[in-house]
Amino acid sequence: MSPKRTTPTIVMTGTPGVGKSTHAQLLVQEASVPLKHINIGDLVKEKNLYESYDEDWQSYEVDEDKLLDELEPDASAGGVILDWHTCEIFPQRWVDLVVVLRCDHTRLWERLEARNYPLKKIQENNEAEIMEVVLDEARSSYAKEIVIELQSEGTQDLESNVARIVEWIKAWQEDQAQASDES
Ligand SMILES: Nc1ncnc2c1ncn2[C@@H]1O[C@H](COP(=O)(O)OP(=O)(O)O)[C@@H](O)[C@H]1O
Repeated sequence: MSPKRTTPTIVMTGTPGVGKSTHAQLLVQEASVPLKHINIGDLVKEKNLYESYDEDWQSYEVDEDKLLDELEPDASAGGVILDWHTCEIFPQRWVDLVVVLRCDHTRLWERLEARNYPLKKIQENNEAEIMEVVLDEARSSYAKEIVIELQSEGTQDLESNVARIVEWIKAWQEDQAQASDES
């Protein structure tokens, strides 16, 4: 946790299709502080932060150094949601909360099919969700106190998850204010 930030940097992660962007968009609306939603996939395309594009997998090979340079000012200042299907690349010093969204694999399959992903990409992602790949990555990259795992099956989950994060932000800000009073 950085004492310099007055609004947190939140990593919203999970297998493609679990609901990261949907959560981030609602969180921006509901939070009592201004938050900027950075969809890393879109940013990579917009700013050409990739080395190559794989036609077969329909995915970009990201240039991680370029991406981190691009994110540094916003992410270290706080007030951002970093929305990506992987998280370990983000330095610990940026990150105040890691939300790992989870989804039942049959539901996830349907969501990915609706995106017209190639079959092997659907299979790979589905398997990754079953194997808890992103959750393991988050737990091994950040302090366990800042990693939360939330189910994202339906609208009720979406609303309660966002309400929970809104409350977490308020508590985090109170802690930050208290810590700066004491210092
Ligand atoms: N909790 C949820 N309730 C209802 N629909 C959801 C939920 N989470 C995701 N979806 C739906 O699943 C699809 C993928 O969601 P999206 O937010 O784009 O996933 P991600 O950003 O993780 O790839 C969208 O059509 C979205 O509306």
